[in-house]
Amino acid sequence: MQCALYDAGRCRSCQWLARPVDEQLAAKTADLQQLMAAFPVREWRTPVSGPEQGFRNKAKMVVSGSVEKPLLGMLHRDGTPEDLCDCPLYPAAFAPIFATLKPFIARAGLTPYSVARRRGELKYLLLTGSRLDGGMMLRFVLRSENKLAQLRAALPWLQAQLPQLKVITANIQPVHMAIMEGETEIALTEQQALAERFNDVPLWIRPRSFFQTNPAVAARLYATAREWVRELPVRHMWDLFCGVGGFGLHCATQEMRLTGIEISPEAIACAKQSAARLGLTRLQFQALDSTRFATAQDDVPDLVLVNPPRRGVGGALCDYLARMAPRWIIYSSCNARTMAKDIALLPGYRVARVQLFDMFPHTAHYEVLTLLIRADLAVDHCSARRRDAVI
Ligand SMILES: C[S@@+](CC[C@H](N)C(=O)[O-])C[C@H]1O[C@@H](n2cnc3c(N)ncnc32)[C@H](O)[C@@H]1O
Ligand code: SF4
Repeated sequence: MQCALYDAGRCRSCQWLARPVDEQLAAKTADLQQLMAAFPVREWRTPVSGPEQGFRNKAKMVVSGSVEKPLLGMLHRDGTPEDLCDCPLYPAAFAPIFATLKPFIARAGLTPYSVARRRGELKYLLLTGSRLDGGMMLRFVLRSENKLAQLRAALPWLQAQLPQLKVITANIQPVHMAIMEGETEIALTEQQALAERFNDVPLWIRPRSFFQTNPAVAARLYATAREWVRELPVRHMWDLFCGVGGFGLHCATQEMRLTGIEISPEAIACAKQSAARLGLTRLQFQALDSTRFATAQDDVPDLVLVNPPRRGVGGALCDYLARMAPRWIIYSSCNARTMAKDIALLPGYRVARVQLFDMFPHTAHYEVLTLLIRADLAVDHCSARRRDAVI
């Protein structure tokens, strides 16, 4: 992929940009194989990749420069601003939004925040797009509520220019640190969740909920998890670290009991909205810590799906899973290092299947989906496979 900003040395966020994508994929596969070397893998599935460019549904723009001439992008280590509106990772639909936001910042008098001088109001612009209908969510991250009235007064102009902005909010982040978001989110539109759809599953995106940033590959990831679950006699499953419910909502059937657990109440609100839309009544979602939830249960489901943040599942939850021994575990990870550490804490399981999803092209990162089978069943499955080729 060509990126003029990379070529000019103005942005090097994509460390692997100079390598062809097939070479990137080979290097990621080799990394994953090396991390999984301690565990015999019964089946390596072909890696899944998506488009090379225009694949990101989210832009996190640092606002700098002046109110008349704002820059949207990032700050270099020495504090120099860089405008990244032409970053080729964003879909074409983002360009008119950035182009309209620049004069809007002047109209609304939203002075960009200066890190060096600790002055100004507008810190970040966070834009998320939906593939469903081109709708978008825009969040203004402000230092305080001082300019909120000005922002509200100027907003009708922006909405007239950009009717695709369905959800608009102000997030208040008073702390002088690199933290992107504060605790207070103020809705500026009636609509507060952005509608998305992956495969045939309705999903919702709210301001303070995690949502996958590469929709093409994430849709394949969820569909693959669904295929794997549907091949097994699963009547009861958990979706831990469920976010807005992508995995659980794909895997659930009318008959299956499914509990989704996630720490963010906003994400849980999205997941519940989707479940209601699908008419799935045996599905429940709760805003809780995954380890706390799991370790308080005596009853273990047939299958536990986990999709933790980069730090992994951790010792306490692995110990619980090792002790309670569900028949199957599906582990979706954006950090194969921590996943391998967690698998080492599950000696009673065999690795049945591994598949790499190239969710973060042009970087060393990738997503991986792993199916673990309890060792006693893995033996049964092996003999069954010889008999009738099941799994
Ligand atoms: C990698 S994201 C996956 C989200 C979701 N499975 C998806 O596909 O979008 C990890 C999620 O774990 C949540 N999380 C972080 N710590 C948690 C905890 N202790 N208990 C439950 N969820 C947690 C985050 O809010 C985030 O939504
Ligand atoms: S993040 Fe965008 S601008 Fe920066 S190197 Fe990657 S493609 Fe280029």
